[in-house]
Amino acid sequence: MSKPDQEQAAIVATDLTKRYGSENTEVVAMREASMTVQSGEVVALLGPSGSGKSTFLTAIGLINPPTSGTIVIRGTLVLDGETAGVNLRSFRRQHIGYVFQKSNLIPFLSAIENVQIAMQLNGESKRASRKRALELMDYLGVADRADNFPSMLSGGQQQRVAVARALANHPSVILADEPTAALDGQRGRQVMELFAKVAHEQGSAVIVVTHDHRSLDVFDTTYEMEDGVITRSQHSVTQLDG
Ligand SMILES: Nc1ncnc2c1ncn2[C@@H]1O[C@H](COP(=O)(O)OP(=O)(O)OP(=O)(O)O)[C@@H](O)[C@H]1O
Repeated sequence: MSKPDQEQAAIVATDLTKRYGSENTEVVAMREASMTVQSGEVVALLGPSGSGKSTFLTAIGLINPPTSGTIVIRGTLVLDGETAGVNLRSFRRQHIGYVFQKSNLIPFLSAIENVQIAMQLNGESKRASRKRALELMDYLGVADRADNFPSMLSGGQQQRVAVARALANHPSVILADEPTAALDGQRGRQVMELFAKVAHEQGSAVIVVTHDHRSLDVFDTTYEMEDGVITRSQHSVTQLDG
């Protein structure tokens, strides 16, 4: 499946519905949720607790398939309901970078090794992965902490390393689930600005689930989710590089 508009967009999610349980225990966590994100676009997804944001993010992250609806990434139909059009695990490794609420760095590896391992799992050599890891850490302002273990880094520095790890394999799509929840306002904003920089400079499509209304100005587009339904919000900022 490769309609021209879908080839241009990094991700096209159409009418995603997710039902958990059945009959009287059924929960509809997502109702015909749709979103198109272009390469180089950074998007915020807001919404109250339980509105379905994580369900949406894990669906397009190919972790938790929708009950129905389609997900097209870079022109490839990857999921049609629960039916996969590709090997999800390898597609995910090549095309999707994930950043979680806590950095989830491996505690017994140094910061740079945490970034390298993502590439080595994809078959990259130790030497080439070290070079790219250092470049990424430099880009994200944590190169001087390369050889420190995660426990020696601040929360903000750990999240920068996690962003470097998410970028390691040149993903088309970066998904972040409340990445600044554990940070104070200023550090949280710096991490949000970093996502915008990554989208605008590296051309990734970035979707950030957040409760933080203070940093909404860094996003190109803002969506809101309520009761499983996604709508485009009036917070939207129209210029892409403002
Ligand atoms: N595995 C599951 N089984 C049954 N119901 C689930 C499951 N996972 C999520 N839900 C339900 O689906 C709805 C949406 O949950 P989801 O975690 O996607 O919301 P959220 O917006 O990410 O919430 P939060 O902001 O609190 O993280 C909720 O009613 C939740 O209880």
